Amino acid sequence: MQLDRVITVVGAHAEGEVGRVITGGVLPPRGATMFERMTNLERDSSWLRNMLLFDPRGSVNAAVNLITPPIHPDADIGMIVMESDYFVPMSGSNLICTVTVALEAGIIPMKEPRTIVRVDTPAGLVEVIAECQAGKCRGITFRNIPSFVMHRDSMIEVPGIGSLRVDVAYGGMIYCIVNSEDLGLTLARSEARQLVEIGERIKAAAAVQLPSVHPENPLIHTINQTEFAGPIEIIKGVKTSKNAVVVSPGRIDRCPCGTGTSARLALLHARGELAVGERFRHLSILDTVFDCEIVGETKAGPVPATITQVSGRAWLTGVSHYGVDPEDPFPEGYRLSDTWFA
Ligand SMILES: O=C(O)[C@H]1NCC[C@@H]1O
Repeated sequence: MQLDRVITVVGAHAEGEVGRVITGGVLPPRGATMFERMTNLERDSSWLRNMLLFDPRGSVNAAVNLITPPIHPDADIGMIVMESDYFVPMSGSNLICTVTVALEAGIIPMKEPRTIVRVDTPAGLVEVIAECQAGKCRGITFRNIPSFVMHRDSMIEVPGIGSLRVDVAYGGMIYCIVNSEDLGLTLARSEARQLVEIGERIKAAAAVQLPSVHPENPLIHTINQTEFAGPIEIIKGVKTSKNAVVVSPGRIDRCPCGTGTSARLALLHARGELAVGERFRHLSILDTVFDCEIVGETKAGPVPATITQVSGRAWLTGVSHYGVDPEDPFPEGYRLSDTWFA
């Protein structure tokens, strides 16, 4: 066997969404903050993302996570999330996968029935409670960084659609939130391709028409994703709604999207539609569930914000060693528009 750059990866999915975790073969990037480390990794190691995420080693539906030593003195680990088009400050599904792999692979010690893991992310410190039993994580709950609304009830012009009312909110990434009913969409599995096509157009229009900058970190700017929000129903006494987030370059998040959930909770709270302590169930296009609530109010700089709590679960899918044959014509992979929409 001849392979360069051998990297060990543990595969996992959180409520259906793939989140692979590097457990060997990559050194942590330099940087004085986790955000700087993320930026340095994205700038200096595009080969890593390209090799692991692009065909023929990866696929459009995967994200890869790097565990690093933390910088924050209270944190247990650091986490950098690599998605196909962006390295993102925070991701709920990737956090759930990363903590599950870190505990189940013994990278950090597991305590039963509950292990608290503080994760240093480029978006800030996130506290995680892992319910652990017989060497497995059976539930992961995280308290996200402050989430807040950036634009409310704004009208944008979208090519092929016309005027559309949207909201913009931050939950670790910046989301353009659209009522699915306004576009006649039900968020059924059969709509996945249509959602991607419309969602990418909405994101591009909103990113230009609604400038959005994080009040505490100007390097977090520009709308990343479109979130289609379904109607809210009360099911067994709990406000419940489906959503579908379009992850660039064009696929649907398979899970209910942790950062999108936090953004939506902040919006519902700002509208007076969800109180602190009130439960909310967010469903994905696959009908997998994140149980959530707003646990407190805070501020992001001068902006009123919420602390949201999100619970879900991840399952391991395998262990792989990736590498590059020195004669491989595609050492950094490739993207084709049949699956890599756009
Ligand atoms: O759970 C989340 O926050 C995300 N899932 C995939 C896209 C987002 O990073």
